[in-house]
This record gives sequence, C-alpha cells and structure tokens, in this order.
Amino acid sequence: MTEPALAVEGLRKAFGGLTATDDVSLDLRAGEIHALIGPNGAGKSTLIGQIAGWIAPDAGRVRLAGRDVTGLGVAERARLGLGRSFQVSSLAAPLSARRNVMLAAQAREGSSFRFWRQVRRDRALVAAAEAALARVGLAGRGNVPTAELSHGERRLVEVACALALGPKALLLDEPMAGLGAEGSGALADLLETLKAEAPILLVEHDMDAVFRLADRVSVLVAGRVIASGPVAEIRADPEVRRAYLGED
Ligand SMILES: Nc1ncnc2c1ncn2[C@@H]1O[C@H](COP(=O)(O)OP(=O)(O)OP(=O)(O)O)[C@@H](O)[C@H]1O
Repeated sequence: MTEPALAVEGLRKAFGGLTATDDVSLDLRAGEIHALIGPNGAGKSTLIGQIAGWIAPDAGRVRLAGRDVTGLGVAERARLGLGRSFQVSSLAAPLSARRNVMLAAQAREGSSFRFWRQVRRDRALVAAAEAALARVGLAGRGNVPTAELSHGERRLVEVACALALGPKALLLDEPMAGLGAEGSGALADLLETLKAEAPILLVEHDMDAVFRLADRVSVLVAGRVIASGPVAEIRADPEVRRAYLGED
C-alpha cells in the first residue's frame, strides 16, 4: 500500500489536567479532502498545531509521506511539503500579493538559492509566485498590496503561499471563515481541483462546505476521534448527530 501523504498516530497533548487531544490517529490519502470537524474546544487547533509543528505532542507521531517529522520544527515541515493556511492571516500587509507568495516560495528553497545568481533567483521566485497566484485565480493581482485586497482575495493569497511550497499535503484551518457565499463557493471550487495535486486536511465549521467537499470526515469530541469515515456514513452516525450535530 502507498504511504498516506500525512499520517497522525496516537497524538496526545495535555494542558495541565485537560487532555486536549487524546490518542488521535488519522491519515490523509492521495487525492482526497479529509475534513476534521468538532465543537468548540474539541481539540482541533491543538491537533493542527501538533501536525504543523508548533505544539510538541506528549505522545504520538506525525509522518509526512512516510517520513517521521515529529521531531522537526514548523519551517522544516513546510520545506518537506506540509503546506498550510490558518485562521489568523500570516501575510505581510504592506507587501504585494506577489512578494508574499515569493517569500513562501523562498522558504521551500531554503539555502539552496545561495548558489544562484541573484537575478536568476529572483526570476525563478517571481515565476513560482505568478504560477501560484494564477492557480488560485489571482493572475493580474500580484502587484496589489495585500492590505488593499478583499478578505476573500487574502485567503486565496494564503492558499497560493501554501501552493508555492510545492506541497505534498495541505492543512487548511477554516479557510471559509469570513467569506460570503460567493467567496466560499469560489474557494470550494478551487479546493475541489487542488486536492488532486495535494490532498487537504480541512478544519471547517461550515457544514455545507464540509458535506459538499469532503471525501472523508473525522469527528473530534473532547479530544477524541468519535467517528471517521465517508461523508454519508458520518452524517448518518447517531453518536455524531447526538454529540456534534446537536440532535437527540
Ligand atoms: N495553550 C493552552 N493552555 C491550556 N489549555 C489549552 C491551550 N490550548 C488549548 N487549550 C484547551 O484545550 C482544549 C482544546 O482547545 P482547541 O483550541 O484545540 O479546540 P478547538 O476544537 O480548536 O476549538 P475551536 O473550534 O473553538 O477553535 C480547550 O479546552 C482549550 O481551552
């Protein structure tokens, strides 16, 4: 069997007496969108932090395309192909959209660019940034300072930053937040095509988006995965309906 793009095995993290993630295992396979849902405080952000590398787990492993990255930091995981975008914008507002994406692309190359002549290096970065912006539908918006873009466009620039890393897996934390119906529809269309390039672990509160986009869903409640499977199965699961969808 081929290695999953991303595998999480037995991740556990406690804050004092509170176990925020309790033996969480899940994987992300080629070509899929795997949604992670759960009520507020379920442990989603804590799990994402452990996958991305800024929270150290008490136990468990994270593997990226078969490689154990548990001991590596955020930047190293990004360089190895873990692309991500988060609720809180990480863009530099005064810089242009293109410059932001170039910075992300540069992170991928790391010190290897040292050996390049400046001009060649800049050309390669501009080309990588333009390609990523075009991919998210922002061709022609590269020169605009990020601060002048709409909220929806900024979210797309964040996805372009993740794509510029040439990701093996994408981690998207509430990408639809704050987007209107039109914006989230456009982003959903984009994610549907992107998943073929890099599978997506999607944390999302918008259930319509989850049920439309996800191939599989895992439900986290009080730090534990209470159910995981195809969308239809999860929607019909009585425990999920009780614990999460708020039904008797
Ligand atoms: N740094 C921390 N110190 C102490 N407790 C924390 C810390 N981070 C998270 N928690 C607690 O861990 C639990 C899980 O929180 P987490 O933010 O991971 O949940 P979540 O599912 O992302 O919630 P939301 O949907 O509201 O973002 C919560 O009870 C939270 O209060």
